[in-house]
Amino acid sequence: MKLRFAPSPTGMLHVGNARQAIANALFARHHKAAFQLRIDDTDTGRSKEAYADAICTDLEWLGIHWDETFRQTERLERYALAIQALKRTGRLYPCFESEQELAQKRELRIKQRKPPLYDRAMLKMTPEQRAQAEANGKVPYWRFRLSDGSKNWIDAVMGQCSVKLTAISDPVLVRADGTVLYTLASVVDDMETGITNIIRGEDHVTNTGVQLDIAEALGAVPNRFAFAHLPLLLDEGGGKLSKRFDALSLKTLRQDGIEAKALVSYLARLGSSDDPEPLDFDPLAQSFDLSHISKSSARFDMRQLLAMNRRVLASTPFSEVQNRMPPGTTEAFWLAIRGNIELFSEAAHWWTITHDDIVPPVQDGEAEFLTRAAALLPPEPWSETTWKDWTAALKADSGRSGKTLFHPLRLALTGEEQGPELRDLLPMIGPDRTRARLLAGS
Ligand SMILES: Nc1ncnc2c1ncn2[C@@H]1O[C@H](COP(=O)(O)OP(=O)(O)OP(=O)(O)O)[C@@H](O)[C@H]1O
Repeated sequence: MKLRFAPSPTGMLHVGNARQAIANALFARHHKAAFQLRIDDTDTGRSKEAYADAICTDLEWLGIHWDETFRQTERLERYALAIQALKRTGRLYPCFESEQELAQKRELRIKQRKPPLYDRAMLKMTPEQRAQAEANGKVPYWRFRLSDGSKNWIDAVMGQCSVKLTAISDPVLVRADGTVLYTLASVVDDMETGITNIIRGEDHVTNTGVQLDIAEALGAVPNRFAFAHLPLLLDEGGGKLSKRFDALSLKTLRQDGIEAKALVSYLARLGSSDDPEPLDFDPLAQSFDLSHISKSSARFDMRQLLAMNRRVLASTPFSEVQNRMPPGTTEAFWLAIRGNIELFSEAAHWWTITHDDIVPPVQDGEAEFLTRAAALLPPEPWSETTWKDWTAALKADSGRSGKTLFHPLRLALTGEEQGPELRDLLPMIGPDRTRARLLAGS
């Protein structure tokens, strides 16, 4: 069994692309199958080396590893052989119509209330007419003559699928400059590199019908591939994601501080019947099941991703974050704050609060209470029981309880309305800073 993820290096990977990469990688891990990363760079006008490198960086960040990788431009001679074979059998035929001529034909067919399909006029050309066109300096591009009938398959997500080939124009597989189109290159690669399962976006369903026809024309046995087409991911407004607009790119999310584990956990179960849970790759792979994925499109929701990020951070051990923490950070500090942060970058903020100088806000009407609080601070050494002892004494002294007791203390000690347990923070802030903040805020 072998799977592949095959992005085109025409922009930065977005969360929709990532959904496919993750589904492929989890399925491969679940079935102990090989996993290939193929860079579909036959569109040399739009493909860029920097994007291909960025794809590898993004996948590595997600924790996706591949057993083999190549670029389609490395296999041009293999596509040339397939082109020859299809020409020999008459499935590829030369065409000479210009874009303008094709547009006119389309318009005419629409006026005649016929579907705007290519009319195969060039199939009827005689060898003499062809020779004449070439003598006139015209260079042909090549279309694939689709079979009559339909291509059917049982899709692991979409169920029974059928693509009526007679409702599709014969696709161009070779441009006039001799370059091959993705539609053919992809089939040749899938056949020759032993791909068995193709998981990709729903945008490829029609392609699949065409590609099955091409594969069979190249000698593939029917049902050579098992397919799963996952619905497209939409943005929060229900719009389409595109690499071209750099929308919701993995790079941006990474720069914004999203944890790779949170993104993988979120995308692995988004639009499925399984509840999202912060899990490592292996447990996610174990439970991954294509039949749990819904046929309807799913919406990416930043709030849900942030909630997942929070859950991931709350369960991350110190050893996994130590090298990203401010110098000198302790495990006790991480354990105190990890359940209260949405993004890792907030750790530095809490480190400043607990180990550096801050200026707490002045609290109107609280001067007397905060001065008493400073006077009642327990003697050193401080421990995790200090908070309890101190606030019990302060409660008895002031007659306050609940929010009126705790809120002014939190604001004075941290400058924040909310945050980690003060019981844990207090020993880290220490007696000197605590006293100074209480008196500064009074
Ligand atoms: N919004 C989306 N949701 C889910 N999968 C998507 C989405 N957009 C693309 N894909 C899938 O991502 C994989 C990589 O495709 P590809 O590199 O062609 O991306 P693309 O975003 O469609 O590119 P482009 O915007 O350049 O056309 C394919 O399986 C494709 O079906």
